Amino acid sequence: MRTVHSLKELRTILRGYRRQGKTIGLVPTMGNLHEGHISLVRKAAEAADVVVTSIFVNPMQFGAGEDLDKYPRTLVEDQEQLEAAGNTLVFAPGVDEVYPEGLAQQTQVVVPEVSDGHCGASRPGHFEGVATVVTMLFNMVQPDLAVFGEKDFQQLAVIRKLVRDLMLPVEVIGAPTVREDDGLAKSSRNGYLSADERRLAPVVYQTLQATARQVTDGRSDFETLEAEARDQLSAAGLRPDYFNIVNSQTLKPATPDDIEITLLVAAFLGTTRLIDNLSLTR
Ligand SMILES: Nc1ncnc2c1ncn2[C@@H]1O[C@H](COP(=O)(O)OP(=O)(O)OP(=O)(O)O)[C@@H](O)[C@H]1O
Ligand SMILES: CC(C)(CO)[C@@H](O)C(=O)[O-]
Ligand code: BAL
Repeated sequence: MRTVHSLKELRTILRGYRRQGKTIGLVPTMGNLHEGHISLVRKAAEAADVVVTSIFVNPMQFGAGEDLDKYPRTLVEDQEQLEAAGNTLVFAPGVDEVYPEGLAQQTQVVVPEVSDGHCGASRPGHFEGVATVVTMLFNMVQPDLAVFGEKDFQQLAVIRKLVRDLMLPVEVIGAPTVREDDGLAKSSRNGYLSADERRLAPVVYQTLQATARQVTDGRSDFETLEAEARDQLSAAGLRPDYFNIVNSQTLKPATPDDIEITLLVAAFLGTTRLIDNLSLTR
């Protein structure tokens, strides 16, 4: 497995693979890899001949006061995990390689509506940063397919929409959320949790499951259910950011007629912001 840091080197190597008729799968990440990321790499390897994993902590998607500086950078450990998972190439560019003229000069990709609300409301500019860097990664790697986790449900919806709207020739594949044994969604940010916080963290998924059961059992008073879920999180010692029951396709508030429903949650545990979601059909 090779690691390259420059776009020039990346393009040279990928040209060689394309000349051999090989298909290319991309797994975009911010590094500090865990089994969630590795499941995406394995999925990409099932569907493409060559897997490129990008590792780039993208400053454009972090807001002021967020954790850009302290976000864990663990390239050596990441390389070991990727090699074991059958990854072909790691693309780990520096900020200057991706944004040579700086962030202020960068053309941006805006995906309206689907970026509004939920994480988009709490993190203004976040999805513009994600949509921009993902579009750039697609142009840099020119993959046949790209794999993203359902853990970041709204992000996946934003990326599917931008690929449709801009007619990008990339197949977007979603992969299910990989969880710890107690239900907590695996996430690089779980590493910020103290031992006490880590013990509390599974309540996020438990609240999703308990609320989902009520929706499946026929309750359609969604605003009341959302408020009850927020109360459960608060009672457990978390600070809910949002708990929203939405139509799985539009991400707009669910109506009693909706069949495919997704529960979206973000909550702070101390200073760590955790997100999770659960989809159901009724
Ligand atoms: N538990 C998981 N299961 C499946 N996919 C995941 C999981 N966690 C992250 N991913 C996916 O991995 C890709 C890279 O995500 P990222 O590097 O931000 O990881 P992360 O652990 O979610 O980090 P963070 O804590 O910063 O959100 C995204 O497509 C994301 O949805
Ligand atoms: C898709 C992504 C790699 C873009 O920076 C990031 O948002 C992530 O890790 O989910
Ligand atoms: N996993 C989403 C990337 C972010 O939180 O910035």
